[in-house]
Amino acid sequence: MERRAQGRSRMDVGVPARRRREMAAVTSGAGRCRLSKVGAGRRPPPARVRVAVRLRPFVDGAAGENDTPCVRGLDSCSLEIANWRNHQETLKYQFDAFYGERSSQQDIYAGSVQPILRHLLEGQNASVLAYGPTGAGKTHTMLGSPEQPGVIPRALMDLLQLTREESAEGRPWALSVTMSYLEIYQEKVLDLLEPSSGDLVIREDCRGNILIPGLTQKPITSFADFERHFLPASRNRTVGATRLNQRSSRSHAVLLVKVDQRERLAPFRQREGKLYLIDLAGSEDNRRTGNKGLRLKESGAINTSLFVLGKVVDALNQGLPRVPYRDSKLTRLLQDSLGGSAHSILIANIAPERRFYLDTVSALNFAARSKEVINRPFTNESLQLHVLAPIKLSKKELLGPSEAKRARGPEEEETGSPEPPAAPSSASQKLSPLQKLNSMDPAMVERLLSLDRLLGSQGSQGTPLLSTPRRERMVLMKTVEAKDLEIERLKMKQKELEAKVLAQEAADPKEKENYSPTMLRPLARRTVTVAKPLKKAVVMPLQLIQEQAAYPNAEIHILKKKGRKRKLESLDASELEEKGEDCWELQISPELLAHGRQKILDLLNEGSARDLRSLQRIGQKKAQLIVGWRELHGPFSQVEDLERVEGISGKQMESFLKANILGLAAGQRCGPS
Ligand SMILES: Nc1ncnc2c1ncn2[C@@H]1O[C@H](COP(=O)(O)OP(=O)(O)OP(=O)(O)O)[C@@H](O)[C@H]1O
Repeated sequence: MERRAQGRSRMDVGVPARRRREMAAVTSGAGRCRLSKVGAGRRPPPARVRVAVRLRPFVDGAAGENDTPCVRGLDSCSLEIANWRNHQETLKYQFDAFYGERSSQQDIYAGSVQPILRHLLEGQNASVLAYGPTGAGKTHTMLGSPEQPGVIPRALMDLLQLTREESAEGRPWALSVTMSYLEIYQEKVLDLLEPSSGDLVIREDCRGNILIPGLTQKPITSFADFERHFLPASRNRTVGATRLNQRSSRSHAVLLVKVDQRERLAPFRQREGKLYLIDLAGSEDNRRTGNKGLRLKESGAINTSLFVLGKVVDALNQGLPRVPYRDSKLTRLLQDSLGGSAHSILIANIAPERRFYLDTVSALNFAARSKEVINRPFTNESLQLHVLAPIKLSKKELLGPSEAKRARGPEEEETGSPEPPAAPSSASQKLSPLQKLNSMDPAMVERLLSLDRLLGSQGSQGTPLLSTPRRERMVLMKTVEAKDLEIERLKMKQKELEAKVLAQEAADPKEKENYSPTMLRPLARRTVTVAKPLKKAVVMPLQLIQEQAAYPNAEIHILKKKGRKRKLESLDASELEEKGEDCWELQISPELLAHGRQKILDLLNEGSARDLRSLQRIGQKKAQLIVGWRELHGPFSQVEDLERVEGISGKQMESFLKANILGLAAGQRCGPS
């Protein structure tokens, strides 16, 4: 009894016994865990990530005749963009909020950011992410200028004011605010307040809170305090960007503001609310770089983290059981602030200029994926004919403005284009005509097509992506269906080939050595009889030996050969030079190889980054590159496609194949049935 009383902490005083038991249960086995989330043991329902889109104005002077916008707002939640495939339609999107080119910094802040700040004082987390191509206005939205301060200064001012009020004398809680500032560059977490710290690790405590041990935290009590730390750190980042060329647009800048609350009286509870304010890396870098070496690696990292971010948001909004937070540093960092009980807003920044068209479509699709999608068939709302033209039509075939005018009804002639009934201030201006897209660069068309393919492949997973017109969606679905059929056909063909191999082997076992079916081309080059020195065996001989012992009838034969290794035509020169050692001879049936390949292919196409890491020669980075590539290009059709992944060479692909194929084949063929 006495011991128990001694064991009671200061926090237990005055707490009813039942409550104490609950607290003990929560903290048992993890003494360092805080009590602030007592009662949060139940998994909170996933919160929907809210998505706002902000269209910036033309920035280099007034829009001239050749500078009509590609995109325009319809009302406070929706917008439309010229459809490059069909000049009679526009693509319409609906979001939680749409801010047109005349919207002010205050509109965005008051409409989408300010409402979530109060949750920080309730001990909840929040995040604001600015997404979009370089030059579309992310930094303007987040930082702004002294004349037009953006989300960050406004949020900081309000938050500091709120905490001062809440922690005034006589109020039940004492509040304190700290700030940290970091960037994620090439999957490295770098402290901008203490740049010499190097790559920091992200950890999760026993309650699911995400921590970065070693990250500088500066206490701030006033806005002047904040500026004192933030401004030099921002300059620090900019200097880095100049020196390293494009670095700033290739890193995610993350400002973390923590609000700590301590109850002044019993039961002396504590709360912590975290706010992430993030200026993401420019999304257009993904496919336009054409870079090599370091730049290629950077691009891969940005690709991966933005795709993972999209997937995380997607999973949260669809209520999927698995949210792939761990697949990138950015999402790992945001794990406790994106989804769960957190409040998150993604602000997709877009630009009106034609040269941004592709990036705008891409950003809108990303944003559309990031919200509950409203698939509203688009009927009777075609764009005036002169606005868009099919890419292949000659100028002669295009309708001129006068015909287009005639094609519009008399009502529209008056106003220029249909105006929504309840347009808010941000979109209340008359709708301007949209940009003609009649002479598009073939490279852009190619990229748009690949974007479509990407949408098609994602659509096949049951994720409706954007509120495209019905016809557009049907085309996408048909593409997906055709792809599925093609995959089925290939699978059947592969089975037929495998059966043929087996039949051939049964008929004439000698034939086996010479058989080299097309499906197995890369490995067949090495023939079915592969000699390897024991030390260099990359096919996990131990595993195979064990499996062989357990399943003597399995089709893997491991024979220890005495004497010097004989020369094999089919081996690499380096391997040919291996001499003077006892070696293992592995005799593997083509059927097994085919099975191994299929298993690898399945993993490549369906495995998460974590699954992929379970493969030999695949670490965190390669796993993410593979996932990113798959997202971008759709499923791998053969394992050799790995070579096409940025950062994986042909040699690495071959070594990966060698290292995994037999292990996987053996796992499948020799495992207990
Ligand atoms: N809503 C806006 N109103 C007026 N000017 C804007 C607006 N949005 C952006 N701009 C201007 O457009 C230019 C590009 O914007 P900004 O630098 O914010 O783009 P960004 O997306 O952050 O680009 P990066 O990825 O390169 O940092 C700047 O000159 C900025 O002042």
